[in-house]
Amino acid sequence: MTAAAATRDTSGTPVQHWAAPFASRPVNATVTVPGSKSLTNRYLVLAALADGPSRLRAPLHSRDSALMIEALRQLGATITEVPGDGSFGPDLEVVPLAAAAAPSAARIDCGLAGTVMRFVPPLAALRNGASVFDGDPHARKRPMGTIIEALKALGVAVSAEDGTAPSSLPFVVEGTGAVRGGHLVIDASASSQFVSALLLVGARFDEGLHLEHVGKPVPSLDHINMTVAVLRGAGVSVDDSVPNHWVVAPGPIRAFDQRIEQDLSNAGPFLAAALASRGTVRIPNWPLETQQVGDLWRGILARMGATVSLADGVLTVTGGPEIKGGDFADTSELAPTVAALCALATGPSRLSGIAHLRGHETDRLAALVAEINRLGGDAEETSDGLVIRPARLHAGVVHSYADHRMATAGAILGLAVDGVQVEDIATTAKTMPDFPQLWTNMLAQDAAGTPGPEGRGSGAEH
Ligand SMILES: O=C(O)C1=C[C@@H](OP(=O)(O)O)[C@@H](O)[C@H](O)C1
Ligand SMILES: C=C(OP(=O)(O)O)C(=O)O
Repeated sequence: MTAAAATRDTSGTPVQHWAAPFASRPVNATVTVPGSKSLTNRYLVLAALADGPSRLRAPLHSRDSALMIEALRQLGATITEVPGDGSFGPDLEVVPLAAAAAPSAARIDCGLAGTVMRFVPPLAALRNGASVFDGDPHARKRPMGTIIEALKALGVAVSAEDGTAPSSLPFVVEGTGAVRGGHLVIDASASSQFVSALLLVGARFDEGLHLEHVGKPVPSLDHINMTVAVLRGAGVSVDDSVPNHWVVAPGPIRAFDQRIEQDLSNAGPFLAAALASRGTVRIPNWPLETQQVGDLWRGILARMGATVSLADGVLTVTGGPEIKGGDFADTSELAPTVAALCALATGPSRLSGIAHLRGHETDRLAALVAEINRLGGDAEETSDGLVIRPARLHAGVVHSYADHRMATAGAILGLAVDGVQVEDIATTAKTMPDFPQLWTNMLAQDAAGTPGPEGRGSGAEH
């Protein structure tokens, strides 16, 4: 990692900056990224509830997956690393949690992982005993009320350690070993993870679960479809034929041996590098059928002016002479990467359907506006997204707010704008600990040495 100057955070601790590499010529690289966070953490939860030992092949190894592994161990699952053939670390063997669980209180560190703070509390309800949940300082600000109220409606006691009624982390779940289940109405408009969390355990409720959403639209529907698909793959019957209703039949969750797809959302910054440098990036093993939201890159990047092809399992993206702006709806966790490209575009862009990003690792709408404008850009918040207009960008520090996707957005801007530094690049370890090395390797692959276009550094010039 290339270190640059440091600033201090609010507590006075020095924070190292990473000098984002500038692409002095078009990138020409083949990149493979680690396993999907969303798939790894779903399969870990299912394995912990399954009817026998399971194996995850080529899973993600990152802060979010490590937090999930430790949480499930706390609840009584046995998870062992075993040699595998993935390039990013060992496979995982999971022996499910025993019904008569550990007598002592489990302490669950959620870090800043939405999948841990939302998926694990319903599982703790199936354990006998108390489980104490907490996380990073910002985790206490992320929406949790829906899960807490859902558990209470299911008859599970949830309290704060001081006895008051919590609406966010920290809190204690008092499991009794069984949950009756049945019809449950929630408002999941703040996060699709509320739906996924309850569906993942629903088959283990005595009567299964009929989950109904009432309220503004549920965001990130692709992630719910992913949950339904992994459940069905494990033999669970899920009826999602009526919008906003999901019916999970009670029954066993079948143990499995599952290869984890690479993380297509995390492929995004690398594909974006093709557009930001007017080069080419190839991603092998792109799944032909997938529930990952990152599969949307193919359409999004084509609309931004790239040439996109998928042949023999290799996704190839070549940047055009300019990055085109446009209207991008419901981009979910892809939004920070899309926004970075929009800040380099020649035309205006509107991102909509992402109001709930205010409850992500940071308030991503505010953070993106602040950081794009800090580099001289022209971004503005709307009620449910962003408007980004072309502007000439200049060097500066991009703050990352402990948000992996803000850090990678800074890296994308740095490819096109000389002199960008990213604060706390290590925060990418949430889902991609190897990010700085993968990024450097991508740039080093440009062995052809094709001269780059003159005058990058201004979005208006793209
Ligand atoms: O279930 C999941 O794995 C996820 C669901 C989405 O959450 P939201 O619905 O809160 O956006 C997504 O943004 C997050 O990165 C991962
Ligand atoms: C929103 C995200 O993460 P989390 O799973 O913590 O919600 C994300 O990875 O973009």
